[in-house]
Amino acid sequence: MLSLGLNRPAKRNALNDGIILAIQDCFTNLPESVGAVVIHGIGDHFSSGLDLSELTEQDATEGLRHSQMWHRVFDRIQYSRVPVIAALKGAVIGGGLELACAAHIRVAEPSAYFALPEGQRGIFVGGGGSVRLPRLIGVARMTDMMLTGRVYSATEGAAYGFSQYLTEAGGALPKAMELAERVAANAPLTNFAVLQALPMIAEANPQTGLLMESLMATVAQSDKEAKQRIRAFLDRKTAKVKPT
Ligand SMILES: COc1cc(/C=C/C(=O)SCCNC(=O)CCNC(=O)[C@H](O)C(C)(C)COP(=O)(O)OP(=O)(O)OC[C@H]2O[C@@H](n3cnc4c(N)ncnc43)[C@H](O)[C@@H]2OP(=O)(O)O)ccc1O
Repeated sequence: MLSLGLNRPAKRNALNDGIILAIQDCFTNLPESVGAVVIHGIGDHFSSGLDLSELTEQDATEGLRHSQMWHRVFDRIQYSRVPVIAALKGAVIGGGLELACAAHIRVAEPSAYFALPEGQRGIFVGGGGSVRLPRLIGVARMTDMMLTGRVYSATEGAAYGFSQYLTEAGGALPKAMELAERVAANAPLTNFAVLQALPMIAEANPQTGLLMESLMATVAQSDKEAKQRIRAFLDRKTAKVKPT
């Protein structure tokens, strides 16, 4: 498992090109031995979003390139070979929220708060937020966040389907690490199906989706590893499913 810490606490982990390129580098050169990645913020916050000082000199052409560069990097996260878990605390704002959207699992602690102050800054989201966030919380809530600048609490984030886990204070990173260990222990083909096929199946028309599901299921269950894991359960060598 690999832990990736956003490390600019003096600027509340504002995302400058250096951080974005470091994320890209991490996902481009992910060692084969890594089975999951945890992204978190060093200090009291996850991220305060785009480093606003980078916008002051940008013209439209540079802005377009910049936004598309973020799209490529955040796509690397979403379409990563391994599950990516975001551990959220403090500010999860603007581009920081968009970064968290690209992860597969979000774990928040009570200090986490979510906002899109782009409206107040006179800009629009540019890191894939308008595609990913409505799929998590719905267009109506994102519209409210952008128009009114409303700040959602950690509790609201969990209630509205943004964070799948809400922990006690200080618990987001430990919980994210625990989950990373668990997901890294899955068969690689199961993780492949969940990360690559499931999002496409969910967006496909039902007939296409069902066909894709059958094909993916057949590939996974035909694999040697699935046979071994199923045999181990039938021989009572692995744990039963237990409520947590
Ligand atoms: C790629 O293409 C794109 C991308 C985007 C993305 C857009 C966005 O992300 S919009 C959101 C931008 N972020 C904000 O508006 C948040 C601004 N920050 C705050 O409100 C506060 O700093 C805080 C996060 C709530 C924390 O408050 P506090 O703990 O009191 O700390 P401060 O004293 O305010 O700040 C300390 C220090 O950090 C600097 N800083 C904080 N956030 C940022 C930031 N986002 N950018 C730059 N610098 C930041 C702050 O200035 C202080 O610096 P000092 O030097 O004074 O110490 C859209 C479109 C595209 O095409």
